[in-house]
Amino acid sequence: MKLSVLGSGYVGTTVAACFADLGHDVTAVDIDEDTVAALNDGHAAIHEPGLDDRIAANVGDRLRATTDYDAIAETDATFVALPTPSMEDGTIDTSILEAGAEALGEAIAGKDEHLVVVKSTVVPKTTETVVAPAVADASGLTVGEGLQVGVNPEFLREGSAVDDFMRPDKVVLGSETARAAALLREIYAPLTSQVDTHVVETGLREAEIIKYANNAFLATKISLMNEIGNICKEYDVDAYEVAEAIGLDHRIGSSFLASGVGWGGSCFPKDVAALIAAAREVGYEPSLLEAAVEVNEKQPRRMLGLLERHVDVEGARVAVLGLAFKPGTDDVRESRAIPVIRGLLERGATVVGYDPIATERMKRHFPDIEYAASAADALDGADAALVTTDWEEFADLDAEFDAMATPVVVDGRHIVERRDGLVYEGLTW
Ligand SMILES: NC(=O)c1ccc[n+]([C@@H]2O[C@H](COP(=O)([O-])OP(=O)(O)OC[C@H]3O[C@@H](n4cnc5c(N)ncnc54)[C@H](O)[C@@H]3O)[C@@H](O)[C@H]2O)c1
Ligand SMILES: O=c1ccn([C@@H]2O[C@H](COP(=O)(O)OP(=O)(O)O[C@H]3O[C@H](CO)[C@@H](O)[C@H](O)[C@H]3O)[C@@H](O)[C@H]2O)c(=O)[nH]1
Repeated sequence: MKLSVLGSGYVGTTVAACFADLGHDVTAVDIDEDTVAALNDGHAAIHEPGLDDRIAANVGDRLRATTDYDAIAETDATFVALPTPSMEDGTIDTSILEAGAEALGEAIAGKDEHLVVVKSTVVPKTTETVVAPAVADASGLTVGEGLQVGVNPEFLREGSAVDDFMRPDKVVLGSETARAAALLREIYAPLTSQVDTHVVETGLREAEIIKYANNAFLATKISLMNEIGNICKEYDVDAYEVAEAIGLDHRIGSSFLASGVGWGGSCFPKDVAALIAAAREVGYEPSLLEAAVEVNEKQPRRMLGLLERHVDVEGARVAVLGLAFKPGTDDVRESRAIPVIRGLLERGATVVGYDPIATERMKRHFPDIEYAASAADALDGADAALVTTDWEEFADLDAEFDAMATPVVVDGRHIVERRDGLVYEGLTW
């Protein structure tokens, strides 16, 4: 089928490249000229393992990128993967989505039929009340007739986006008409016929909220483990031993029990905030979700508190190892390193940051701190080190700690090897 994908960020680029790989003819549309040029040049503007290979294999054949919305008219369906950022009060800002939907509508005016699929994460009713009317008004098409509408939330993780898209636990297809459901099924057939996955066919609102429920559950699971971990620490118990044991209960499961400095990224903080705001909007106070956020905000402060047990932070040189919100990505959005660095600066420390790939992006947040070219350089002469991302290379650090002025390590990710001569503090162990 001929598909267009609106927005070429983490989701849009992955979706476009993977659908092309699956045999569809795909046009990626983005307003950013550099992003479009990179794609047409055979690579992504973001770092994502395996993505460049898929782009390079398909570009010029089944995949192309453009800033021209008119190209959408040549396609049968459009996946909307535009940003839905948080506003101050946690609600999602739908202005980009609305502008995109309007421009999409103008591009498909005069067509007999077009399927619009919302891939962006949106609160229940957004597709029905914001996206569909905007496309319908601009195109002159009628919702449910010429204009078919779907919601297909995305569950990929950054750092493993391609694998997650190509081997999903489930594919959620939301629609309100038999025609939209059939088109969605057809688009996903090349994937669902080759991998063992669950296809969940549901309504638009249900598909929208399934995405939030998924992320809220995972974020709350981590916060619950962090809370248990904080209690464990006070009893001198290793929370990782506890997590391993409770994870054996299949009702709990072993994943997402890694306690530490908390959850960041472009999704969990934004999506939990949006679900809280959406709940309040309909008069429900979501106290458990609020608690999950509170515990998450507590973890960086606990990390700084543990540091203060060993080092007078004012005037100290502190290495922050790991700037990305998790390993495998250069994305620093809502990285736990941000509140940690901010807290260190407030306390008068000299901060030297290190990350294998996320340094450039963190420079936009903290242009004035020092950045080291390696973990060894960051540790050299430091009075303490705080580990905020579980990059595998940190597990190999050993003699590098000997070059520290005082070998104090506060490990927020359970990644550094404890050893003699190292003053080691885990957050929850
Ligand atoms: N990042 C993830 O891991 C992830 C996973 C699942 C769902 N989501 C959701 O998917 C959506 C997109 O997220 P993302 O991380 O890919 O965003 P992103 O910020 O990485 O990318 C968005 C892209 O949209 C482009 N854009 C902005 N306005 C545009 C317009 N008017 N027309 C065309 N292009 C425009 C930007 O230039 C950018 O390339 C969000 O709703 C997000 O919550 C993200
Ligand atoms: O046991 C764990 C697992 C994760 N994290 C942290 O949680 C955050 C999010 O991690 P992860 O879920 O791996 O990354 P994302 O790429 O943000 O993916 C989440 O958010 C995406 C956007 O909505 C969804 O599509 C994915 O399914 C969902 O896992 C990171 O800061 C991790 O360090 C922990 O602290 N402990």
